[in-house]
Amino acid sequence: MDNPYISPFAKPVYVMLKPVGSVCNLACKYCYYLEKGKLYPEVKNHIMTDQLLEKFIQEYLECQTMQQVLFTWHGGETLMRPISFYKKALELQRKYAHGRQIDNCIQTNGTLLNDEWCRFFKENNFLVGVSIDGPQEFHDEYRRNRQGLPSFYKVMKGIELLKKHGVEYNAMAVVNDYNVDYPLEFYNFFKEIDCRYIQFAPIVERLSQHADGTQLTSPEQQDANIKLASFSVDSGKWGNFLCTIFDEWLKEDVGKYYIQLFDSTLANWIGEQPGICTLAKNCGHAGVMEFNGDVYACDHFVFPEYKLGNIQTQTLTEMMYSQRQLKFGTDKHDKLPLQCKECEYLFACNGECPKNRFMHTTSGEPGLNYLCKGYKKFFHHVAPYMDFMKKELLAQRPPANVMKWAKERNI
Ligand SMILES: C[S@@+](CC[C@H](N)C(=O)[O-])C[C@H]1O[C@@H](n2cnc3c(N)ncnc32)[C@H](O)[C@@H]1O
Ligand code: SF4
Ligand code: SF4
Ligand code: SF4
Repeated sequence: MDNPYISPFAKPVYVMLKPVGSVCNLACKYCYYLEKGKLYPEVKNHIMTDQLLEKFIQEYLECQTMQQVLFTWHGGETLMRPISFYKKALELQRKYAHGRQIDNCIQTNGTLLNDEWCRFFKENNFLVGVSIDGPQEFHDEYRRNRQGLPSFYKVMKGIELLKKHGVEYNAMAVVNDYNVDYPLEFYNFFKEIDCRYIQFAPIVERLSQHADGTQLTSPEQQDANIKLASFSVDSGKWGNFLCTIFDEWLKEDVGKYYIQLFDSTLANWIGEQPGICTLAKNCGHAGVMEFNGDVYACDHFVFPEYKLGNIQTQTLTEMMYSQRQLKFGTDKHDKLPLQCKECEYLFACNGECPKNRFMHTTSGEPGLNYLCKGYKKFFHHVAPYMDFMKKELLAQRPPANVMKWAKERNI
C-alpha cells in the first residue's frame, strides 16, 4: 500500500487533542479532567512535543476519507500553550493537507484571551468554545483558580474581545446542583450576552479514592461506597430545567437561538444523527489523544482501562477501528437494560451517556442511566412540539412555525 495511513472506513477518524494534558490555570471544583495528570506521575512537563504534534497531524490528515477535516484542541487549558504552538500546528496542517479543507475548533476557559489570541483566531478561522456557566453567581460558584479566586470577569472580558475581533464562538455551560434551580436566569443570561449557540451539559460524577490519587469513578465500579459528587445535578431537577428553558425558547426564540440539546432532540425525532453524542445510538466516534500520544476511547473515559494505545506504536486507524473501540461504541446500545429497550423514548434518549448508567431499573437490572427521570420528563413534555416540528420539516416548512402553533393553542 502506498500510504500506510489510508483508512478503508467511510466515517472520518476523529480524535481530539490535549496539547497540555490536564494542566490548567483554573481548578473548577467539578472538573473531570484536572485529575488526569495523576495518570502520568513520572512525567514532569505535560506538554506535547513538536515531533508528536507533527506525527499526529500527518497521520490524522492522511487517514481521513472525507474532504473536510476537523481538528479539536482541548484540555486542560488550551491557551496555556503559546500562540507559536498553534502557528506551528497550522503550518503542519498546510504541509500535510494535500487539498483537504481543514477546520479548527478550540475549547477554552476564556480567562487568558487577549487581543493577540483573538486576532490569531480570527485570521485563522478558529471556532472558539468558551466555558461559562451563566451569570456571575452561578459561574463563580465552581469556576475558580487554586487560590479560590473567581474567574467570571476574566471570562466576560475574553468574550468581549472575541466579539470585538469578530471571532466565531459558542458558549459551553455545565448544569450542576446550584444553577439547575435557576433555568430562566441561566437562559436569559446567554440571551443578554447575545450568544446564539448554547451548549449545556449536566454534571454527573461519582467519587471514590483510588490508589493513584484519582477520585472519579468509571461506570464499571458499582461499589456501594461510591458517592455521588455533591456538585452533580439532581435527575428530576435536570428534567424541570430543560422543560422550563424549552417553554421559554418556544415563546420567540426558535430559529434565533440554537440550543444544542433541543436541536439534537429534534434530529432524533426525524431520524437524523444528533449533534450531541450522549443522545446518539452509539459511542466511539470521538477519541482523545493525550500530550504523550496515548489515545483513549472518549474524553469522558480517560481511565487506564479505556486506553487504546499510543500513536508512537499504533496508527490512529488501528486504534479508532480496533475491536475494543468498536465494542465500546456498540455497547452503548447493546448493554441497555430492558427498561430502556422497551422505553417509548429510546429513539430520542438512547440511554444517554454510558458514564451515567450506574442505577438499577425497577426490576433490579443494572445499567439504568442516573438521568433517566429527568430525560423522560423532558421527552414527554416536548413530544407534541417535536411532532409538530417534524411535520413542518417534512413538508419543507420552517420548524420555527411551532411558536405560532403553540401560541394559538395557548400552551
Ligand atoms: C475539561 S474542560 C477543558 C477545556 C477548558 N479548560 C474549558 O474549561 O473550557 C471542557 C469542558 O468540560 C466541562 N466540564 C468540566 N467538568 C465537567 C464534568 N464533571 N462534567 C461535565 N462537563 C464538565 C467544562 O466546563 C468545559 O466546558
Ligand atoms: S478551566 Fe476547564 S480544564 Fe480547567 S479546571 Fe475548569 S473545566 Fe477543568
Ligand atoms: S461515553 Fe458518553 S461522552 Fe463518550 S461518546 Fe459515549 S455518550 Fe459521548
Ligand atoms: S428515558 Fe430512561 S428508560 Fe427511556 S431510554 Fe432514556 S434512560 Fe432509558
